[in-house]
Amino acid sequence: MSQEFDYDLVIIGAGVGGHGAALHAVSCGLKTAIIEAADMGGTCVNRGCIPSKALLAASGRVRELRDAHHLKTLGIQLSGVEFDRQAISNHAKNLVDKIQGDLTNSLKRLKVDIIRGWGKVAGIQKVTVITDSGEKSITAKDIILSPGSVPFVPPGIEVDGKTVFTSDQGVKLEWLPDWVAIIGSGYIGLEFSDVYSALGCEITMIEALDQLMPGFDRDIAKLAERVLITPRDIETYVGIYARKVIPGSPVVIELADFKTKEFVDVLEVDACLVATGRIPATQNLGLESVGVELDRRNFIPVNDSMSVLSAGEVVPHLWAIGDANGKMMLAHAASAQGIVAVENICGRRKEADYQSVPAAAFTHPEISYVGMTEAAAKEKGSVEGFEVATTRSYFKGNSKALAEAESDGIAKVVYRQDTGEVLGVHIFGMHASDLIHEASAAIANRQTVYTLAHLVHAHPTLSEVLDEAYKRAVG
Ligand SMILES: Cc1cc2nc3c(=O)[nH]c(=O)nc-3n(C[C@H](O)[C@H](O)[C@H](O)COP(=O)(O)OP(=O)(O)OC[C@H]3O[C@@H](n4cnc5c(N)ncnc54)[C@H](O)[C@@H]3O)c2cc1C
Ligand SMILES: NC(=O)c1ccc[n+]([C@@H]2O[C@H](COP(=O)([O-])OP(=O)(O)OC[C@H]3O[C@@H](n4cnc5c(N)ncnc54)[C@H](O)[C@@H]3O)[C@@H](O)[C@H]2O)c1
Repeated sequence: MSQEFDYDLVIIGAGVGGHGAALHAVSCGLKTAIIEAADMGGTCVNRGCIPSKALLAASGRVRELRDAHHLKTLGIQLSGVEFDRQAISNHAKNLVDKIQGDLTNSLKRLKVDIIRGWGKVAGIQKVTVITDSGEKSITAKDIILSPGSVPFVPPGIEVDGKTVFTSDQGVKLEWLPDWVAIIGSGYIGLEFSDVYSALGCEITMIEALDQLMPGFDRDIAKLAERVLITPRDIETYVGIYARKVIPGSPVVIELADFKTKEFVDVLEVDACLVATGRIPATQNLGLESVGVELDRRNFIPVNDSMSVLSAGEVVPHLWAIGDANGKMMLAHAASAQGIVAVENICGRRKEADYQSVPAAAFTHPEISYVGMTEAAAKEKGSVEGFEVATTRSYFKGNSKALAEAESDGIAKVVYRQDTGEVLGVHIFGMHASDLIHEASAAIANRQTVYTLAHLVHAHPTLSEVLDEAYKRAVG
């Protein structure tokens, strides 16, 4: 390290993005500090991935054990299944505490200085931190911003944190409303509908766009709706938005047509989860001190090396990763971007490859994908002059899925007709979140269905669903 600076690297925000960057920086020999104003571990550990997956694990088990028809197929009978809401909530809380402790200890063990307070850029290679004991000035050769995101609450919706709440409160599972409205059918809406429906709540799902799960590939969303929504106690409004939500008992929700803005209905429910997306936490970061303007959605503009941009030009020694740059709001994308930033800081040119970053919704069964949807691939094809082909295979033709008596599912491969290059893979079915990684590696290596169709998969495994899809593409 140059003697001129306090640190080689200072990171603002100790979420998964900042944590991933810090671990990699230490492995590259950089003297590193990380600044955190609130909870170590950020959204994912405290209010996101971790508690939500704990709730999904417990509620998924309840659903499975209460599915008498499925158990009977396997030759099993149960006389009754009870659960304790508080104990499920405690499971989530205990997991958060454990992972938060592990994450903090991993930084301490590696001698990353943890500074508690609000960090701000105060010029090139300079940061100030507002701590309990006053303001502190720090210099660093490089600065990574990883301030993350917060829930977006549309205008007209009033959140009281008890009867109308976002996922920040939802993950605490403080009560189980008899009837809960969920606004938004994206990741959070879907995962919470899985939890609430398994635990016996009646649900009304409200989606502003003209189809449920608008972010997912159409074929996958259609089948997922048939399995995850239709047979469950879930009523849906599509093309409708909640223009007013008033907390209380009951919660009053005024619905309107998303296109015409005309009044549609008033709902009176016990609770309302607002799951309408997230916005970057990028205010008061001192970016004006280095001439950086946020983009029109308040994300920090970056290039694929994670360098912060000002009017399209790289700002030296300043990097931004994770939810705050809006490239891909996923935990593993944040830490992968942290590694990219550190590699570039160390003088090794590296760029993020978003095409090969997988995503999953941890419903029962799960949804996962990597790369492009069929619609996005066709759009790219029409610009670049190539045809797109697709192939599908089904869990109902897979021996392992049949043995588990869980044969609802599909895998869809989107590829270039001319070269066979895989452009996207979409899976709905049991263990989809694990199965997707083979496809992710294939896309990272720009492999074709021709080579993939010759790989050998163990029998009988769910991975043969993908094997079958690749073979169908070439056969
Ligand atoms: C309910 C829910 C479930 C989710 N499930 C998944 C999942 O299963 N898989 C997945 O990949 N993703 C999931 N996500 C998304 C995931 O949580 C985020 O993509 C991830 O947390 C982003 O990491 P980050 O480091 O960019 O930001 P964050 O995790 O938001 O961390 C940012 C940190 O920076 C701190 N900070 C901000 N500004 C300052 C400042 N000026 N000074 C000091 N500190 C500051 C904040 O306090 C915070 O701790 C989920 C999100 C939610 C809400
Ligand atoms: N398993 C995971 O990886 C996971 C889980 C949860 C959250 N996340 C991350 O958190 C982010 C936020 O999740 P999310 O589900 O809130 O956002 P989302 O963007 O996935 O879905 C929001 C949905 O709400 C709809 N909507 C917006 N305003 C509305 C209104 N007024 N009325 C009705 N519908 C409306 C949108 O059309 C959209 O379908 C996601 O982008 C995702 O990256 C990931």
